[in-house]
Amino acid sequence: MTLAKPQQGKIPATVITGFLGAGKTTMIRNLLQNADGKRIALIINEFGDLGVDGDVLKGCGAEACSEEDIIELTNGCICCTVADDFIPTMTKLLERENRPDHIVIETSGLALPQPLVAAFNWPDIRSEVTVDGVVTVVDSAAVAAGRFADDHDKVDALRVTDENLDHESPLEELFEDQLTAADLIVLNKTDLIDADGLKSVREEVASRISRRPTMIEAKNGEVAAAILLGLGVGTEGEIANRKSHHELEHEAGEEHDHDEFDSFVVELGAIADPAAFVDRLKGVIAEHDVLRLKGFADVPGKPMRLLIQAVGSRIDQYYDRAWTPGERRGTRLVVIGLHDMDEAAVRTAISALV
Ligand SMILES: Nc1nc2c(ncn2[C@@H]2O[C@H](COP(=O)(O)OP(=O)(O)OP(=O)(O)O)[C@@H](O)[C@H]2O)c(=O)[nH]1
Repeated sequence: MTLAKPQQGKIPATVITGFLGAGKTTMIRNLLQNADGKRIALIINEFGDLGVDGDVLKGCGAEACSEEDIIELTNGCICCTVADDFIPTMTKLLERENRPDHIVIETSGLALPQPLVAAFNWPDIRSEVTVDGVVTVVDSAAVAAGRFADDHDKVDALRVTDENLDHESPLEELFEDQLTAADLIVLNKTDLIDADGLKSVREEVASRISRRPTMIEAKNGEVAAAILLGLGVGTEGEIANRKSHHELEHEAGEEHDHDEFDSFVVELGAIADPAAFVDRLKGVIAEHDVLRLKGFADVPGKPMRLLIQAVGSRIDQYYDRAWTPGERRGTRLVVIGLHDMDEAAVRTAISALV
């Protein structure tokens, strides 16, 4: 493959990672609206079949990133599809005449950043692009609530169904792996906890990693573009020293997977009383320990669709855009949980709310 030579140096790429619902898309949305004149190409990878993040981002910062500069990778977690999906996508992007000033990659909330960053060492990519930095977004409220700490009951329960499970705790491990890869850690959602809580979160995050990347605090992902896009690290050269649990356990190169997690889409009809629906949805989420739920609802009489976003049982909702002519109105929600989540029971419980 022969690629056109960049006019000036390599294109910087920022990898944005962090657990499900930490605030990655919100941070990118803010970035696109305050991009200081930079033209950004966005590669978005999502776990679950609905493509909600791409929809949230399209049109929100058209000057910085037009719809054709938003590329969605939907064939599973980006860390598992590097060769088949990510490399060809990058290659196509680099072949474009009108190349971006900066590339931003949002990984799925379940992705290990290490294989993705390592892919920037592939010769064709390395000569054209460098990883400006890995930014790990942390849901401070979830950390304060112990989401990534004492998960041992869950792990024991998983072991009953999968005795080969070699991991300590899927949530804990992913949390640490995403922190391990970071050049910058953004402690997000500071509005949801007090100063003492935040201090504990800082301590807990620091205790999970041996390196000391910069940690900053944010709410609604509000971080200046100059900080997010100006790390200048060249992380592809360092990533071999930031191994994930999986790499440490399987130095022989065994493939990793995300079998510990499951997702499915629930389709419903119109929701006449969204306030009551969301209120009762909180109960279903808590009862079944749903990690993340997001999608769109059809509210009769409303020209716009209702975006529903749940992280644990905290739920946000707003009308995000009008249904377009010819678009099939309906309610579609993607549900993500640990692999022992009872899909049939969750489907039945959500369907009973309408
Ligand atoms: N209270 C509060 N809510 C936030 C903040 N940042 C994001 N949120 C909300 O958290 C929910 C998840 O945010 P997203 O930006 O979609 O999170 P994400 O990391 O992209 O989620 P996935 O792509 O599903 O992993 C949304 O409802 C956001 O509005 C924050 O700082 N404070």
